[in-house]
Amino acid sequence: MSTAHAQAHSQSLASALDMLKQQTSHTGLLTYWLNSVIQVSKAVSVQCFLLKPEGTELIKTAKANPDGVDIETNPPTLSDTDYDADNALTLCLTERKRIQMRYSQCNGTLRHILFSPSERYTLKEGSILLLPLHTQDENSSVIGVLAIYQVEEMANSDIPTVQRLNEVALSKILQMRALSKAASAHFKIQQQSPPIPSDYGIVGESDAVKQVRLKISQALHINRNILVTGETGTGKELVAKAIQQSGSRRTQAFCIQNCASIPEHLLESELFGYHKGAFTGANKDYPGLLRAADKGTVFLDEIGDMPLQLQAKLLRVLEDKQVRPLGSTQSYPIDIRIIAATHQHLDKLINEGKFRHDLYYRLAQFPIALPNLKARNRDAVLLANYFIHAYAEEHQTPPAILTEEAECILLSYSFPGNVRELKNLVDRALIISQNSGAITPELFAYDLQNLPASCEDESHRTASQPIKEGNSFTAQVDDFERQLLTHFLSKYHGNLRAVAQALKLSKGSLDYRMRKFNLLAKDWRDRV
Ligand SMILES: Nc1ncnc2c1ncn2[C@@H]1O[C@H](COP(=O)(O)OP(=O)(O)OP(=O)(O)O)[C@@H](O)[C@H]1O
Repeated sequence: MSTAHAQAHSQSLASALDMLKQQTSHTGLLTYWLNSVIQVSKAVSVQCFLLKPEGTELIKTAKANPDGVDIETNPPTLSDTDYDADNALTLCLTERKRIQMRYSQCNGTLRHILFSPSERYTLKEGSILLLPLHTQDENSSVIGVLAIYQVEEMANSDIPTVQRLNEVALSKILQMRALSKAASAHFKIQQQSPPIPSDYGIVGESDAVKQVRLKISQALHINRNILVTGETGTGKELVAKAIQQSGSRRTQAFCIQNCASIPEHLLESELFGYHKGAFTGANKDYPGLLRAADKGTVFLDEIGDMPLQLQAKLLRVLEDKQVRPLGSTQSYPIDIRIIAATHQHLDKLINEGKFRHDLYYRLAQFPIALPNLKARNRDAVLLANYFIHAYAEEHQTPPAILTEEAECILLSYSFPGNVRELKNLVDRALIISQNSGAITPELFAYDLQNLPASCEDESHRTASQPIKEGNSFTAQVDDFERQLLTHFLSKYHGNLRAVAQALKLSKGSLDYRMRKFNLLAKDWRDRV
């Protein structure tokens, strides 16, 4: 872009932003915003979807084309299934991800959501860009999606301009919402909620864990019951909490009940409540957990242990959407989402007549199966380092280093207790190590120490250098030295103290070599 052109461009952007800031009505704001986006992007169509202030329903608020902006007077609300069926909108909304694809790549559901039938006919090819709408404030969640359809892809240099327009428009929308009494209450709640981490606090880079994270993002904005299955310690409760904390019911009640830990009659009164006088000791009305969670979520852990009689009662509640406390003649309507979890194989329990298959289908509307740690043992090292860092943060000490031998043992062990066992193992080793700075196999329990320390993970071996005949001795040694440094920088995430210790180098000697190869520790620190 020439200097004169760049100046004209930034002047017109500045005046567009000014104009946006001056808008005082919702209609004026949407019109000016979408028009400006059309001008910058040369789009054929731009569609704006906003979540209701309660964060539960996504609404197509306005659409624009080069001839003008159309504010939806009777805005269609996208049902859960509409925008869940296609990952693109859900992903953009829940993970703050910019998504770009060819029109021909989007499935029928997304086409139907984004465009009316007549438009669909003309939009045969082109590019669709979905931009999440959120302010720069880390505490704010995404409040909508802007979908931009073009015949040609938008120039990369124009995307920041569109994002700047979005930011200003969004802050105006938030301002207008905050002015309305009902919305202001909601935003107070939102500002108090912690930021949503993009990995939902679920550590792991194996395909199986990535799949779990994807499932969580799909589950967030659908109003379906969820069944989380997996062996003990695989993170079922962690997943349930992630869905609750990031999903559309996050500002509502979250009640947890373990179905295995209490006797049947107590579980019954705890869940369904009771009327005063229903049994000896029932001195006053008790609403029960299901009613207490109205509009929110109930997490039923160890659902496989729920007695059959209570299963029947729970099924009735889910079907009728109302609950009748023990000893009461009155039923109370409830709107709850159930997240159930179990380490048991429910299909086996169904075959044995110990679990109702009709309840199973009600609960498993959206199943999430968690992998055991053995099936993804490369994550063990990642998780161990995660727990080491968490421990260091909690105790305000530098993070310890996991020696290569200790890593190999983690990679060889089968972890019947899964992530919980790994966490306990690491915590115990850290305590015994008394801040020595390193975790070695001797700090593990005796039966682990004696495991063959064979590293199955190829990425943890230092590959032997191919010998290139013709290259000078110095060049080949330099190559190897550089490779060695980058291997350990990557392994210890740029922690120079750890790298120096692992290579038995003095700090000065490591500094010298880093400079020699132009290596910067910070380039590895962000990759944790
Ligand atoms: N992928 C993960 N990333 C980080 N921490 C994890 C992960 N999976 C599990 N954990 C941690 O492991 C411990 C056990 O997890 P959790 O209690 O959720 O397992 P669970 O499957 O519900 O176990 P149980 O069936 O025995 O009740 C918790 O401290 C949890 O935070």
